[in-house]
Amino acid sequence: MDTRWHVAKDDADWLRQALDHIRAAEARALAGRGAFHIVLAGGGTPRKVYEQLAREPHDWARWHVWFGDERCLPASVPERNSRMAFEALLSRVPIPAEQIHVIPAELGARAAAERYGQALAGIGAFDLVLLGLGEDGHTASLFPGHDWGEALDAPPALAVLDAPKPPPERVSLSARRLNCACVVLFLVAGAGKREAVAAWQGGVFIPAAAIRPACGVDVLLDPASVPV
Ligand SMILES: O=C1O[C@H](COP(=O)(O)O)[C@@H](O)[C@H](O)[C@H]1O
Repeated sequence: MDTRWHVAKDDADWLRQALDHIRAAEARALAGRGAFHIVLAGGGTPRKVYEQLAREPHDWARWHVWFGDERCLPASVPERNSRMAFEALLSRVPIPAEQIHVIPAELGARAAAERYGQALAGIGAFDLVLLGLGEDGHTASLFPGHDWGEALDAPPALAVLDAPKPPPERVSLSARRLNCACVVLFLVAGAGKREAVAAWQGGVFIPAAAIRPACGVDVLLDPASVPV
């Protein structure tokens, strides 16, 4: 499995490279299956990517949006990953509402994970999975020392009850389900990510390293996140 590292020369280049990957994955998917199934990352890093996407013409009617993870908080709370995605992108573009699949995390982690797993039945490989990288090496809500759901029989979505980063209750796609993808792109920015990047590049089995689809992964680093 290839891990392809891309180092942007500045913020503008990071954004340009992120968008180039997304446009390419979209074009491939629309030419192939006629639909684009994208998994969105949460956290703060992807916000500017989503905002820029919303300014561009895309074939929105053929987008199907999924989430890599969600924090178990009321739907209106700013810390919800879906709330950020709506503010930056989803409320600004005409993706049909029934094609936006929010994790119903307000139901609690167990019920929401169960329900999201059912929603994913029959979807097949994602065309593009966007992921972030936490300072501790977590990705989606797969945290160090937890079960990342890599086993062949792991459920598509995991209930996380004791995340070290608030809130403790979360839902995450499992590594097995995230690995079922045509393209996986990690969006990494900020000096706070340097240690995690160094660990990953040094062969430490951090959660991000458990995402190893057959297509390999692309990791986009801004200059600040590159280990010195
Ligand atoms: O808690 C989370 O953290 C990671 C990283 O977020 P960032 O703010 O450092 O970009 C994110 O990828 C994940 O979706 C989120 O739930």
